[in-house]
Amino acid sequence: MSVLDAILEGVREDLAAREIAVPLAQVKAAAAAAPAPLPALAILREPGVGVIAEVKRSSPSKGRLASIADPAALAVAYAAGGARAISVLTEGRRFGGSLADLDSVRAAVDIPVLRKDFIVSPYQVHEARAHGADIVLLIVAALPQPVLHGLLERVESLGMTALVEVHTEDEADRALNAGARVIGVNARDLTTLHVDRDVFARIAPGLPSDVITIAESGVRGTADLLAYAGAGAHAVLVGEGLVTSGDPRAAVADLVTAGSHPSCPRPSR
Ligand SMILES: O=P(O)(O)OC[C@@H](O)[C@@H](O)c1c[nH]c2ccccc12
Repeated sequence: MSVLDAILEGVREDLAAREIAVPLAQVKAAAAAAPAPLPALAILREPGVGVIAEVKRSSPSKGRLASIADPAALAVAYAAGGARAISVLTEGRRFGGSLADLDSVRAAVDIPVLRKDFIVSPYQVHEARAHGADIVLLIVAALPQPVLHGLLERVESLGMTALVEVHTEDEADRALNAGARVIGVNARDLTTLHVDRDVFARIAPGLPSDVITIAESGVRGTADLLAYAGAGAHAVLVGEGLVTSGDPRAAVADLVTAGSHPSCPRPSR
């Protein structure tokens, strides 16, 4: 079984338990009562290469990265460093995240918040909105095409923005066919966890010019950001490099400064 399949198995089990504990009608009511989502699409289009900073305790490849006792404080540090959005992992078993983390971060910052999880059901999309998410990750490799299409429509019907994650050209075609407007190219292959930073440069040039592109994973510092910028990234999504930095605010600020410097390559799209 691939790593992704093993993760999805656990996600489905946890989801089934929540569906019993909190009926969909209740989640939908909470989503309807939540403050309106922020216009993430427009925010991601702002000039300069944006930094999406991730609250990430653990990963299947590295195990525990950081304890993060106070995710709200981390998110505030990221925002103070100039992050354009905050990504919050809500998967518990492998990444040590939770919906409570999403709640804390949402309450602490006024920039877009991404629910980063393995979304397989509309229930999780309503749940994301109920917990204040503005952006929802949809992973093409985890979803049959009709499901991907349906989830993307569901995300947009709730006023949120879908970040559609791909790792291959075929997946990028599927993302476009489903109507993706924001595509994240993950350097990490979720079936093997192998990181290949060149994947972005192979896939991004083939995407239509109106698509927002995000380079995900493997950013260790400004050199990686500049390389992704040179290949056309509108933003980079960074987890490990920030949570292990010791000074998350400064680490984000370094990246943001590099991404907004006049010499930084701009996306032509
Ligand atoms: O920690 P990194 O290498 O900076 O990666 C961050 C982010 O890209 C990664 O956490 C990620 C990208 N896509 C995902 C899907 C699920 C879980 C996690 C991820």
